[in-house]
Amino acid sequence: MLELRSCSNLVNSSRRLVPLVTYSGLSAITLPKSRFYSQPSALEVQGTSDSRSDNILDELKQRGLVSQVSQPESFLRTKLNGNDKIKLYCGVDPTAQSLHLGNLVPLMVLLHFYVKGHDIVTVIGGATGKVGDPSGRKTERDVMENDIRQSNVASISQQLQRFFKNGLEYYRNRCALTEDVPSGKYTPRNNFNWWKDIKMLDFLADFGRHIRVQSMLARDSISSRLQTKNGLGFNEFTYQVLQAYDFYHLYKEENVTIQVGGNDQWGNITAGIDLINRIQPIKNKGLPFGITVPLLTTATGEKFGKSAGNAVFIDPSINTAYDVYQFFYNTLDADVPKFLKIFTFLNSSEIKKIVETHIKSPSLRYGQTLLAKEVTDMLYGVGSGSDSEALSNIIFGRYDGTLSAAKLVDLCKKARILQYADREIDLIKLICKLVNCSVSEARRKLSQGSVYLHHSKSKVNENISNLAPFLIDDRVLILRIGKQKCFIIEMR
Ligand SMILES: Nc1ncnc2c1ncn2[C@@H]1O[C@H](COP(=O)(O)OP(=O)(O)OP(=O)(O)O)[C@@H](O)[C@H]1O
Ligand SMILES: N[C@@H](Cc1ccc(O)cc1)C(=O)O
Repeated sequence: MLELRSCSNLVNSSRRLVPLVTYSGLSAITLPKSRFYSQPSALEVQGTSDSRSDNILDELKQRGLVSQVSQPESFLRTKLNGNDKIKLYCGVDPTAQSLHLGNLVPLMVLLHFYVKGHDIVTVIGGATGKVGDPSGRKTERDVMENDIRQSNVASISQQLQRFFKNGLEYYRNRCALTEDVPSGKYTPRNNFNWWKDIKMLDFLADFGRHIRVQSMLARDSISSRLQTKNGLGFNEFTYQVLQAYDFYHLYKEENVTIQVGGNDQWGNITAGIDLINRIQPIKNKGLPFGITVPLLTTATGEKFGKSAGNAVFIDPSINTAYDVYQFFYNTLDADVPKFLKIFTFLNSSEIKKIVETHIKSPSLRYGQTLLAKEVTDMLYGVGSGSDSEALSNIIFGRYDGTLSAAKLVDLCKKARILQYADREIDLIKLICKLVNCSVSEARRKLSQGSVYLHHSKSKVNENISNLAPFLIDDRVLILRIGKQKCFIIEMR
């Protein structure tokens, strides 16, 4: 069954089971009742460069993907304007089974560099995940069992790989006609691999004096927690040292010169820059830089992520392409231009045209449809966007009858919503089975006129023992109960 307003997926995040997708209440962008449209300003839609060879930093800024850049920015610009390949990294801690849409914001920055030929590194925090980043948190994290963390490391590593593979394919598909630039190299790393060999005494002797306690205490993540009753543990206090050393290590060993992260990572990123700058012998590699992205927040201003329990996870075993399509399809009108810039590779004139068409008739959801299709293609592979659109059209009653039963079965299987029933079943028994209700309840639904069959939405008021005339290609039945429920059933 596809309960249009309910939430079904759960994930184990730090040993808590939290709901993943509630189409009705997941965030500000999914509440149809409070939808409104504010016309985007000219600035909002100008943005993204058409030529793609323009300064990448400006393009990222125009897309709303830059919050802070470490100084001196003019040096960073010179570096980016040169012909040399640049190597950048972004880290993720394995605090859940899956990446979520908030994590994708800094990863989109990496993807922009990657498709333009720069090298990128991702760090999964096999070591840092044991300690717990206090950034942006009001309270200490729950302890995570080793085996859960290791399993999270494995699944997030796969998701990262998939993100860059699908992202590159999506970019090439979208831009193949206009340019043919080879991508950079993608290197996945796990910081446990260098931390496991570091001895505490050696670390303190070699690096201790380069890490200044005043600066550590001044960082927001620490100072804000010191003002709370419980303060924070030494583990959380030292977290910034671990991330600082990661940057130093990658700078020294792999020539990584830019770290990217969400704005809550500013303190940790600058801790790394400070450490590298204090260690003289490697300065010949050029200055290290940091770029942060704005945090994607809900309408109430909460960071969209695991800690707030409102994350939309992108692991296909948790959310299907159709789930993610549906999430973006429910974007608030006012967020459409913003999300098109952040989460797609559409250029400024394409976005401008989409928005202009959209505002003529917002209720048609033209902007949301394109946004949902693009993002789904990027995350789940080219083609999954149109497949999800086709399925959404069926479920929301816009099906024109052109899809074969075989294609319908395939789409519904991928979306994990296909139901099965015996061909001999009568309608009342089928309703009881699908909505888990009594015979009298099923009869009531029929007599109230809330049951519809077939894509032509034929209303039925009484039991039907032979459902064959309503089947598509003598195989698939579409059954609706009221406005909220739609079932697609393969009759066997
Ligand atoms: N809502 C968001 N908007 C932009 N960036 C985000 C968002 N959520 C996370 N990030 C960024 O993604 C990267 C990885 O974050 P992390 O793995 O800690 O996820 P998280 O959701 O922030 O986790 P937690 O809530 O447990 O702190 C960091 O750079 C972080 O700043
Ligand atoms: N501290 C980052 C994850 C991270 C881990 C290691 C790094 O080297 C960089 C970033 C976060 O919690 O979001």
